[in-house]
Amino acid sequence: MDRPRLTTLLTWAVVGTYLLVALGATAAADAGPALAAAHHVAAVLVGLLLVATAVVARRAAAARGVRIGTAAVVVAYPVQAGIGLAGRSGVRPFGGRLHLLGGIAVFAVLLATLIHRLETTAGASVADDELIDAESPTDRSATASAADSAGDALAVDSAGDAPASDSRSTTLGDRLRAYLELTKPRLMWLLCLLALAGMGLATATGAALDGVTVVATLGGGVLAIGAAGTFNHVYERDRDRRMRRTADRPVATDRVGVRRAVAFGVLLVAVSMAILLAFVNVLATVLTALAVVYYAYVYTVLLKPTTRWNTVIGGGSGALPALIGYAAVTGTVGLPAVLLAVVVCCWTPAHFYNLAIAHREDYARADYPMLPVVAGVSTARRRILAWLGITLVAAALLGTVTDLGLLYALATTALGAVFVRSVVRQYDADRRAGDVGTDADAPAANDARAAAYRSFHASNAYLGAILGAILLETLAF
Ligand code: HEM
Ligand SMILES: CC(C)=CCC/C(C)=C/CC/C(C)=C/COP(=O)(O)OP(=O)(O)O
Repeated sequence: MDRPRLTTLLTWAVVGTYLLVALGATAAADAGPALAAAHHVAAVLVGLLLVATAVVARRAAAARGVRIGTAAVVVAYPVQAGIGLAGRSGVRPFGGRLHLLGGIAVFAVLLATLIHRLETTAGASVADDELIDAESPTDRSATASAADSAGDALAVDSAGDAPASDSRSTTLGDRLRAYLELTKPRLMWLLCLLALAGMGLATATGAALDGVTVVATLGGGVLAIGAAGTFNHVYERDRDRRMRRTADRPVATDRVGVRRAVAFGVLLVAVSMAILLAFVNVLATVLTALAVVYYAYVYTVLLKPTTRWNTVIGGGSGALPALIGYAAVTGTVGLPAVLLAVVVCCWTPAHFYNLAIAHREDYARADYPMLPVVAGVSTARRRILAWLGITLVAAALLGTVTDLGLLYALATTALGAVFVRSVVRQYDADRRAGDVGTDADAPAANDARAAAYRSFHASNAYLGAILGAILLETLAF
């Protein structure tokens, strides 16, 4: 089923409006004539796109909310443009922020209209009917039947133990690989890039960035992430055994014993703290220790098994590297670092909910109250776009408190567009599948899962791109 033309128009209207917000927040304010002209040309083009979208919505007799949303922005747009033009001639109410806030409001209305459009054309997911309420005590038979109905290959016996297998690693290489796997190396590149971006933002204070600080902060950070990941593996080993995605993990399969894993994690923390204290500073060390506790205990033990808000609140653990990097350079925590951390906190649900959709049966089997399990796939999909919209606004606002300019504005807009489009295409896949997020091997379910994974990777590409742009703008230009 082709995506309706109106949905495509709405998607580009969201992207075009966000481009204006991002340009306005980072460059248009004190832009030279060329950039100001670019902002105005873009404003005219986006205005025409909004009119076209409203006309198509009306002619297509789209849902009432879509017609109202598209008409509202057409009415508000000339007012928004007028405020902008007044600003160019020196009339700048609210310190010139009114124009930025107006742009954000138009973007928010368009995004809400897009979500409404997708929801009214995608329809509720069939899978929503089989809600598994994992927030209340779920009896094992219910989740086991969820596993069976998903045609799950992974049979768990009544004690929940993994299938018997001689999984103890034999060679030294196997054992080293098992310990490396405990540290969750695949997460590291983005978390280190986040810490580097925090360092880059810190240089705006005039503080110098030296090689020892960079190497020691990243080295200590990598060890700390490894420790936190190890403790997470240890605590989650029983549930990991019940999930296809994690059943083969080192502690879950006894390739690494619990005691050895704990000792390994403690060693990593100790060396991390020693490096940070010796070569960086106390604040960076304390923040790193906090991040370990936040992930390994607050998220892993307190939040993840108990509440649907685990990802939203737990996201703070992954945002802390922004503060750590900034503190490593300045010995303080500045507003730019806090705002960057807010961007990552908002980004995390948009990052993870796709994975949770793709593996919802897995999470139900492990009694994790992930959002798609307890509230349904449709709710999770809506929240992905909503959290993505909030992330994009927060990313634009970061431009108002820093010297970030055109490269950053284009990065957040271009990769933001890729991310938004991946979620829209996920709706298409869900509509074709007529069901979403199951672990069953039906081809249509596989397509929906593949679409969810594409959106998941788009989330990493988005964050990687804006962090890279921050680094280039703060350190290279
Ligand atoms: C509560 C917060 C978060 C949750 C629940 C979450 C969840 C996940 C999960 C389940 C995976 C797949 C891991 C695997 O199967 O090996 C993953 C992968 C990943 N996460 Fe997150 N994540 C969170 C925060 C973050 C943060 C803050 C970052 C970086 C700033 C991040 C970066 C990544 C990266 C780079 C990958 C690897 C993607 C790949 O395999 O290519 N995550 N995340
Ligand atoms: C400096 C420092 C220590 C920072 C900590 C940053 C950090 C490791 C964040 C983790 C992000 C996260 C919650 C990953 C998923 O865990 P999960 O248990 O949901 O994933 P899983 O299901 O694959 O185990």
